[in-house]
Amino acid sequence: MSAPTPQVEAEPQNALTQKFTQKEWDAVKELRTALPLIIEEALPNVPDARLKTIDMWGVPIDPGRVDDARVSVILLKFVKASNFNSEEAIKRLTATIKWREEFKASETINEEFPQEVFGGVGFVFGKDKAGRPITYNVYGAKSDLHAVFGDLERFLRWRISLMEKGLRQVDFQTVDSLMQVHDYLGVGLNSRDANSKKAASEASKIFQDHYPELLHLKFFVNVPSLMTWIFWLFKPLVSSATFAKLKVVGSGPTSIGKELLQHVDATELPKQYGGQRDSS
Ligand code: HEM
Repeated sequence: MSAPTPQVEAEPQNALTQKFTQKEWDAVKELRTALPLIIEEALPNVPDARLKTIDMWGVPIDPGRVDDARVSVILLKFVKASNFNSEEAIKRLTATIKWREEFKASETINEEFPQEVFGGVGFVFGKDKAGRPITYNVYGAKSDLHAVFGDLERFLRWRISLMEKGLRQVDFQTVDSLMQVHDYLGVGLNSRDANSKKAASEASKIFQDHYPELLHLKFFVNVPSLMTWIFWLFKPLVSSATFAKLKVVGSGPTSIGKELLQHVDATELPKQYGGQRDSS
């Protein structure tokens, strides 16, 4: 007699899912079961959407398959961002799939942006000690901030492209988040005009809504002392969990390095932040 077919297949595992609690597994499985309906709801104009494989941060999510542990890692992010409220998690995931389709978020990684406007303003560079990629935003790199922020749609596509490129270096097997550095060297109060303020709040909102639980830590460096109060303006715009991950550190390589070298090896950190590498 052949052996009976197991009722419940073993969940695919990786180093991250092995740390899931039972409560987390239960919530992830519930969300995964709802995936065909979630995708159908999010993509009303796509025929047979419930069978469609979608891209989330470089990972294909096939609603008909359960054998990719990376998908469980991603779904847990929506669960956690919704405080384990399953209805809320379904709403969040639906909204994110819809937004990714409308914004064409995955396509931003292949888009070209004018080098004279965005060159040096943002880059993905090196890894932290745990292997998380690091993205840098150097909003004072260009004297012409109007060119960077004047066309809001173009700025947002560029900023999302940077985030998506960073996430392509997150494997969701051993690491599931990234580190970010904002460098404000060279910005002044007059750099904060209506365009840059709108760009900052819109970008923050997109990250809050559609990139949940992906930030490990975010450092603000070279912040002019007269502008540190701006940090607090963002408190109401981001969740308290995200706000707790934001840190204003010093100015200049020695003082920045003192903090960043706790998280990043010198060989992975640009010289201007106290490391040993040339970033260009
Ligand atoms: C002209 C000056 C500034 C510009 C152009 C600017 C630009 C931006 C932009 C575009 C974002 C959106 C999120 C992102 O790109 O990752 C952002 C977020 C943020 N900025 Fe600034 N910023 C300026 C000054 C400052 C200063 C002086 C501080 C004080 C530390 C600050 C603190 C923050 C915080 C806390 C966030 C939210 C973090 C997040 O959404 O992840 N900004 N800024």
